[in-house]
Amino acid sequence: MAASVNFAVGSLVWIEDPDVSWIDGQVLAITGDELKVQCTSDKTVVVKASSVYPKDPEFPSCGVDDMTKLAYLNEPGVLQNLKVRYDINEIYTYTGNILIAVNPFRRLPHLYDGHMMEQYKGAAIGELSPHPFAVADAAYRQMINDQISQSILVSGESGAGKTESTKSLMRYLAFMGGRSGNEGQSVEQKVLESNPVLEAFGNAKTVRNNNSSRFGKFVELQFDDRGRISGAAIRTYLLERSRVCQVSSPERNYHCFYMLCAAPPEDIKKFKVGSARSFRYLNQSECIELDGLDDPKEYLVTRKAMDVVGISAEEQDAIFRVVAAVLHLGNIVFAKGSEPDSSEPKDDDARKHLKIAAELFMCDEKGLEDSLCKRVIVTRDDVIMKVLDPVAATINRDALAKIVYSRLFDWLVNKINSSIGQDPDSKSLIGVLDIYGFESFKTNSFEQFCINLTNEKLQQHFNQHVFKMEQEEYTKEQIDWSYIEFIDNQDVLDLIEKKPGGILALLDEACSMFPKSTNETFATKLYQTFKDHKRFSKPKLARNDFTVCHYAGDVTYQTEFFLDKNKDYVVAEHQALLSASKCSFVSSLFPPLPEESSKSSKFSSIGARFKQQLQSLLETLNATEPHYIRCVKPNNALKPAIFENANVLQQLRCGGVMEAIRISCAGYPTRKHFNEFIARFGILATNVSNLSCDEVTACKKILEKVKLEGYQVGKTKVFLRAGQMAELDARRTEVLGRSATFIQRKFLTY
Ligand SMILES: Nc1ncnc2c1ncn2[C@@H]1O[C@H](COP(=O)(O)OP(=O)(O)OP(=O)(O)O)[C@@H](O)[C@H]1O
Repeated sequence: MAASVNFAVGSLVWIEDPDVSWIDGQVLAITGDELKVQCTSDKTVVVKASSVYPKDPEFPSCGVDDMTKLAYLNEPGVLQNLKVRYDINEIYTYTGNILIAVNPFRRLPHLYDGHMMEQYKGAAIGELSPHPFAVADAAYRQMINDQISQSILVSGESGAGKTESTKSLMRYLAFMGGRSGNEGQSVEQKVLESNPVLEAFGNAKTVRNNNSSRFGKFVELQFDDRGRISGAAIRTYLLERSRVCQVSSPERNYHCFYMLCAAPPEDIKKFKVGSARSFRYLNQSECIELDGLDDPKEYLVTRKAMDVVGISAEEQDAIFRVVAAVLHLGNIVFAKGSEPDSSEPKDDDARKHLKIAAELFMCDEKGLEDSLCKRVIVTRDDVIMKVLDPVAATINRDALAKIVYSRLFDWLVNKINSSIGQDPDSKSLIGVLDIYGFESFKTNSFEQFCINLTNEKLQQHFNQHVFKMEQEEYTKEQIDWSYIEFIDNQDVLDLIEKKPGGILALLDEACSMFPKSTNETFATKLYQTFKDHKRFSKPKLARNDFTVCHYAGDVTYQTEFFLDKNKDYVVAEHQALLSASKCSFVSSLFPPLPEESSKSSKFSSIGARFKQQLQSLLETLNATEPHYIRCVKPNNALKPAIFENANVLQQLRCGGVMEAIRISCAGYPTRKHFNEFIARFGILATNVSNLSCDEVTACKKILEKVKLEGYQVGKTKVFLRAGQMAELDARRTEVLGRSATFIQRKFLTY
């Protein structure tokens, strides 16, 4: 984005700062390529002109509602604009057709009420303040007018506000596409009420967000030819399974566990639960209660929402029985058994929980114990019963808890889908994607790897779209524009998902050859295969880690659990036990396996399935007109009124906002309507502004007079290259300065 700008004494500039990213100041003197700058923070510094960005002298005090209206489209300008708007609770800003949403961390109910929805109905984008309603409205209108399916992609890091934005979008679309009158539980009501249900089972408190969705979601609203919602489908992606058995302070497990432990007494009795603190899966973390979350109330809210989405009372009971059983499973602790290397429930308490878990699952108690403590191994010639030691039995128990929970979650999604119903005749749809943003933590595992693959794919989709939009604008204005390069991340995508030979393919290979392969041999294989790949590297001191150079930065992954996490299988004993449950709900979670896959000839992996899901998502998205909402989390304290520059910048980069701006800067980022241009720069060619010629000629004359090169004049606007606006402003500052001195001198003489 950096552009060589000619600064003048008096020009306003932005200087890089280690603490707040950018600080502003004014040029005091120029020596060669060095500028002496008086910063607003009072210090004076000398900096290289090439490291400095120009600052708009006429920046409006309340900012601009669209970044493309910024006179100087550069990083500090973008940041300043978001910040001044955030300070006055203007949390939404456009960048062309991208909506940036900065999380206010405070309720702003007036922004989302019915009156507001009425206002946005049919208003052209840009007419009212930026808002998710405006995006939803634009999508809806486009769908109706052009009969083209639409999608709204909401992204951002955890806690940035994706789910909240998605809910606003859904409410607005339900408002536009809803049916008048009461026809029982309408499609849109079911869609809206699916939120609390999915949140109860798929959301949890994390360090980053008190109500973090631990799965990705794509909601497809289908519309009939009169623009009314006629069906809907929800697709979910990769629920975080490990949380069921493993949480640490200050995080929590999935909300539903705590709700159940806070249910009314009769339900506590029915589901044989007690205090949340008595369950190992919950009390590993000290965080049980959560400020602002009323578990007893949420239990009832969830139950009610379940009614609305069409889950019967019996089904609800079965669901909570399974949730309770998972909690009891966690309390079955193992000790060494009588045989060598064997295990058994440690004491009476462990036996009690075993008994209750079996009752809740409606399965055989001895069968449950065996499925936890023993393993049948089928070899070529024999069937061997192997006992498990207490450590292996514990891992086995957790595997059971995780598979049961993830099957339960999938069941809920399927149930909601079949209850809402699909409209096979629907010609157009609006899809809303609420999916995890790019992740880079201290330790990154298989989950982060999949999440970041998702983001690479969405980034490519985004780049291609932004690029296309730019081209369309130039065509509309009849501007010559030679093709510009944009960063294509196809090479990272190939590295990860190419078949054969990509990282996921090698992982599948390693998994299917288990136990010959281990995480170590997998890592070694990666090092050998990709030693010359420019997007891949081996960190110096690490033995099993690898680094991928993603579009949003480098991420180092620990291969430690990759093989295990990639394997998508149910322990045969667990499958046999639960598919024989006397409870039809439980047995339906474990339908009998088709013949050939039970022979374990076919290996299925989480990675491969996820890749396929992503491919199908991208196919859907490619058939739609996309709209983007980029959510930004202004601070990690989750508090209102704190705007941390560096933090925000990092997210704008990861979310592709800076890339969109870069693409735009590579062309003609500054566009000014003829009249605005003349008003601002007429002074550079006084003879021209005095002339009453037409606007186009006047603009051309000004541009010729100042001898600017490389600009273009379109049908309604002047198109300037990056930095040219600042150059014109610098000249203007000079002229104004000279005029002031001139007037002063005249005045003094007089
Ligand atoms: N527009 C908003 N108005 C008020 N509060 C908001 C808004 N957006 C977000 N928040 C607050 O921030 C919290 C986090 O938002 P949200 O759950 O939508 O994040 P997310 O991006 O979906 O995170 P995750 O990826 O962890 O699910 C919300 O619980 C709410 O307290």
